[in-house]
Formats: sequence, structure tokens, C-alpha cells
Amino acid sequence: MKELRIQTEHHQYPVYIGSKLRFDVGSMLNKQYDRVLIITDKNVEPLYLQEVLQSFPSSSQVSSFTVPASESSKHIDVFYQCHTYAMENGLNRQSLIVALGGGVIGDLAGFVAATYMRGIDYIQVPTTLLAHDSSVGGKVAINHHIGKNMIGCFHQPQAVIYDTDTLSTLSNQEWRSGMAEVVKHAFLADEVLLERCFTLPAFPSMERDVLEYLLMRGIEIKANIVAQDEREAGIRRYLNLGHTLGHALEAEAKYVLSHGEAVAIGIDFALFLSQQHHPSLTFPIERYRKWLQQHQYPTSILHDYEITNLVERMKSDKKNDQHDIRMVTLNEVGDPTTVAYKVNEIKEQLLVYKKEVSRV
Ligand SMILES: NC(=O)c1ccc[n+]([C@@H]2O[C@H](COP(=O)([O-])OP(=O)(O)OC[C@H]3O[C@@H](n4cnc5c(N)ncnc54)[C@H](O)[C@@H]3O)[C@@H](O)[C@H]2O)c1
Ligand SMILES: O=C(O)C(=O)C[C@@H](O)[C@H](O)[C@H](O)COP(=O)(O)O
Ligand SMILES: [Zn+2]
Repeated sequence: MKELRIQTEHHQYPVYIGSKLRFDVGSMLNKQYDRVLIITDKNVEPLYLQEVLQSFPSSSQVSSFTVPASESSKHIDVFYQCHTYAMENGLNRQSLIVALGGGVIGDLAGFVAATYMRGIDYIQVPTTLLAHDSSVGGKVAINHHIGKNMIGCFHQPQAVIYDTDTLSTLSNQEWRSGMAEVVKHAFLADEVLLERCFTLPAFPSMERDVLEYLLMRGIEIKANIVAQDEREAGIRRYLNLGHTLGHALEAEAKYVLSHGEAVAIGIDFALFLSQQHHPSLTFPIERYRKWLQQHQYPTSILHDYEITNLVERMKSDKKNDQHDIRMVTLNEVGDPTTVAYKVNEIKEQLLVYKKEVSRV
């Protein structure tokens, strides 16, 4: 088992990464909880719920609540149902919530924990590759129909317990989605990691040590940024590389596109903008586009949506100033920055970008 520690201003917690950890979740915690509520989804429940349930000592009263398996669960109604279930099952301020699942469950259950009786403990038990990102850093939220993650807060978990065996049941689409956030971390901070990503064969068949390396490096890069700027007053915005367009696309596509697939397209647009700012430098755009093609990212989906509608959504991005759309771009690989664009400028850039990618 590997271990990392996440340090924020007022809180420190461990991230454990290894095989079979789901059998030990309850016994790995350094505190006993009388009541525990596991929140999971309909796909994860039959695969891993019993094992996690049974990992708690018999002195804990453990219950579970299962929500639909999709982005639609990051909804105020589902959030409310979780609260109702917690109250009906007698959870109190000394209780624990366990987020067992991918990023949807992590964001939802984390936000339930952050708001139940004004905040109780929770842990993350991630079961997707993408959740190497979502389980760390304490951003928890649900969606509003106007935009992604618009209702939420920062609430750090007590621990992250990542059983890498659970990833063996992921679909190709979920591997693809998770790899987009790994590549994002690589573009932000680590050329070696980027090279490793570019040379991977089919994602689901990657060796265990490669998988653990990707997870560890991704989490380290994120942890380093979160440690310096937990509440996104500055450099944490870099973790949003690819998300300004990504979130807009995801919402416009009514979430048929996975988060990571949308972010992957958003990263391509961010590279395109970076190249405009630094015409004398060469960014690995061609390699990145080949990689997207090789792994069947749905890049052509951009053509299904009106630029005007996408820009309308981008206008409600949380990074924005009053009038401008703030994009994360790169000065070079490993050196991110942000650039503010007027709404009309971003529209024009998106039109040029759309033409460029339709020629590829
Ligand atoms: N809080 C953050 O910092 C942060 C970071 C990145 C993404 N996110 C959020 O995370 C969400 C995306 O997370 P995700 O991609 O994990 O999506 P997800 O939680 O919806 O999981 C994807 C699908 O895989 C299924 N699944 C989960 N684990 C499985 C397993 N081991 N085997 C088989 N199927 C499994 C789920 O049921 C679901 O159908 C988005 O809402 C995004 O906004 C949050
Ligand atoms: O942790 C962060 O900070 C991130 O931006 C990570 C993103 O991958 C993640 O999708 C996050 O939920 C986006 O946050 P938002 O503030 O843009 O909603
Ligand atoms: Zn993301």
C-alpha cells in the first residue's frame, strides 16, 4: 500500500492507495464512529457495497443509501433525499458518511456531509480513475440547471481509501474519462508524466505499477496546488485547465458526454489558445490530438453544439471576473497561467478553433 498526505490550512489527511483496501475501510480509520452512512450508486452497490459495509466493526451501526448512477444524482432532490435518509437513520454530529463510488458520489456525499447538521466527517472511497482527482482537495457540490457545481463548498475528507482493484470493472468510457484528468495534471506540472500518458497502450490493460504511478503523480500534483491555495483564490484555478469549455459542453450535451471526455476537448482548446499567445513556441498539440484519436475521445461532438450556447454557459464559470471569461492556458508544459478574454473574443476563438479541428 502507498500513502500520501494532503495538507491544507486547517486539516491534514491520508490518501491510501493499494489492492484490496475496500475490505479494510472501517478498520483503517483512526476514529470509531457509532453510526456510519455509506452513500453509493446503483452500479457500484452490487460490486463493492457489501465488502465495505462488512469492513466496519460490529460496534458501528452502518446503513447505506443508493442513488442513480449518473450525473443526474448531483441534483438538489437527491441531495435532499440523502439528508432525509440520514435524519431517519439517526445520524448525529459524531457520525461518518462514506462516499463509495466515482466523482458524482464523492461530490454529492461530500456536500451532504458538509451540510448535515452544519458539517460532519466523511471519507472518500473512490472507485473510478477520474476520482483520483475528485476525491482529493475538498471541492464538493451539486449542479444547478444553469451550470455545473454551482451549489457547493469546500469540505475536506478525513481520509481517502483507494482500492485500485475496483478499477478493473470500469468501462472503456470511464477509463477514457479518468485519463483526461491524469493528462491535465501532466500538462500542468510534469513532462515525464505527459510522455508516459502519450505512450500508453489501451487504458484498461495498463499494468498495476503504471496505474499506481499515474494515480500517485496525479494526486501529488493536485495536492501540491491545494496545499498552497485550498479555496481557489489563485493558483488552484490551474486545476481547471480544460474545464471552462469542458463544463459548458458537458451541460449542453445534457451529460451524455462524460466529465473527462468533455475536459479532454477543453484541454485541446486551451492548447490552441496557448499556441495563439506563444506563436514562437511549440506545444504538443499534434501529439495530443493523435492521442485523443487513438483512444477514441469523441472530439467531433463540438460540431453538434452552437458556439453561442456554449459561450453563454462559459459566462457563468466560477473563475470569471465580472465581464471576462478567464481561461487557463499554458506558457509551456508545466507552466500554467490564466488569461481573461472578452466574451466576443472567446466566441471568435472558438469559431476559428472549430474550423481548425474540422480539418484534422
Ligand atoms: N470535486 C472535484 O475536485 C472533482 C474533480 C473532478 C471531477 N469531479 C466530478 O466528478 C464527476 C465525474 O466523476 P466520475 O467520472 O467518477 O463519474 P461517476 O461517479 O458518474 O462514475 C462514472 C460511472 O462509472 C460507474 N462506476 C463507478 N465506479 C465503478 C467501478 N469500479 N466499476 C464499474 N462502474 C463503476 C458509475 O456508476 C457511473 O456510471 C463529475 O460530476 C465531475 O464534475 C469533481
Ligand atoms: O479541484 C479543483 O480545483 C478542480 O478544478 C478539479 C476539477 O477537475 C473538477 O472538475 C472540479 O470539480 C471543477 O470545479 P469547478 O469549481 O470548476 O466547478
Ligand atoms: Zn474535472
